[in-house]
Amino acid sequence: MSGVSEASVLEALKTVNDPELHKDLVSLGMVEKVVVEGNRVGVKINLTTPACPLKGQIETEVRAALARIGVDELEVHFGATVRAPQNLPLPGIKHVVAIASGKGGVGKSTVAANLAVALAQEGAAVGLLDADIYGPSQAQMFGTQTQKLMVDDQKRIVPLERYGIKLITIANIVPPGQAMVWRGPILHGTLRQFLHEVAWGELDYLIVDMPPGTGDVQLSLAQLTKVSGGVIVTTPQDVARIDAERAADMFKRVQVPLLGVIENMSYFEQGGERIHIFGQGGGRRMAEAHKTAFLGEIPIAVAVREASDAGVPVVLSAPHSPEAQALREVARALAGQLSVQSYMLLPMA
Ligand SMILES: Nc1ncnc2c1ncn2[C@@H]1O[C@H](COP(=O)(O)OP(=O)(O)OP(=O)(O)O)[C@@H](O)[C@H]1O
Repeated sequence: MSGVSEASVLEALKTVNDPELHKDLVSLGMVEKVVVEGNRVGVKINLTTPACPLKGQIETEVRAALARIGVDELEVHFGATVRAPQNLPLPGIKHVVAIASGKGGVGKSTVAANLAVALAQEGAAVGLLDADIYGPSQAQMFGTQTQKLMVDDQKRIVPLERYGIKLITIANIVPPGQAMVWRGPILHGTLRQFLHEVAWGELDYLIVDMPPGTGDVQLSLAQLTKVSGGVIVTTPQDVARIDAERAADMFKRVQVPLLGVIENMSYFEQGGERIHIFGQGGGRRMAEAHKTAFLGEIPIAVAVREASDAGVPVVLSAPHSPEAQALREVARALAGQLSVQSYMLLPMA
């Protein structure tokens, strides 16, 4: 005769803490459903992000806790609801995340495109806004160069949809090759339109691919919406890192919290050996200096460049490659940071 009941399962689950939020799953409201049939139990746990980096760890601890009360067979299912802050930055949008770099060419746009797709692959609703108005590259990365943006009957711009991502880039408005020599106020107006006059619908994450450097667009973004956080993409070498420091400083000035640092082009893998072309550890050191998370390192790989040129981000074109796996891990780490941050912003019960 077993003593397993819904109440004893819930009691046991109170011994399992969310590894990031440091509170037990039951009081966090993460246990959505418990089904008990004799010694067989089914549990559904609602995570705060589909890209939860700690899913495996949570499952292991749940299994251990329930084995201790005599559960013989356990099925753990996961659902996810991205936690929203109290005041949404834009109607229907839970998080606006700015991807920035100090220097051009460090792979910021490539990383932004892959993060957007990786988050969508995990089940999140994702939009991507190419705020690099002078040098847009997302139409190229998503293969939408020949498409044109339309407006709906409420005169809102309808984003293009590609690989499950809603995409807005100036490249789908201005003909390719036409120079964009706009002054600050026009830039500001364009960004305002891209944020407030687009039929984005319901999004968990709006990823904003920022222009390189620190300038008008950074300031405008912070003025036009509440940005959940900024992410800095850098390469390990000092010149990139020094510029990246300026981008981090800019976020601080406009009161955008820094969510973490991503190191791109960290190493090249050859015959099982990692060659650190641009040095080693710069991204991690920068994260430590700013007391922010190091979200991970991405290798330099021909497949990444080829995929971007072909209009299919590498997390889709070669999902099992080490570089795609690295990008997915970075996406999970980022989602984890956002969920911790929104938890902190909730009023204490
Ligand atoms: N990890 C990587 N491995 C190989 N190639 C990469 C990697 N990351 C980016 N690249 C390539 O490097 C080039 C620059 O990347 P990208 O355009 O994303 O940089 P960026 O920082 O956004 O530049 P800019 O700010 O000037 O637009 C592209 O050709 C891209 O395909």
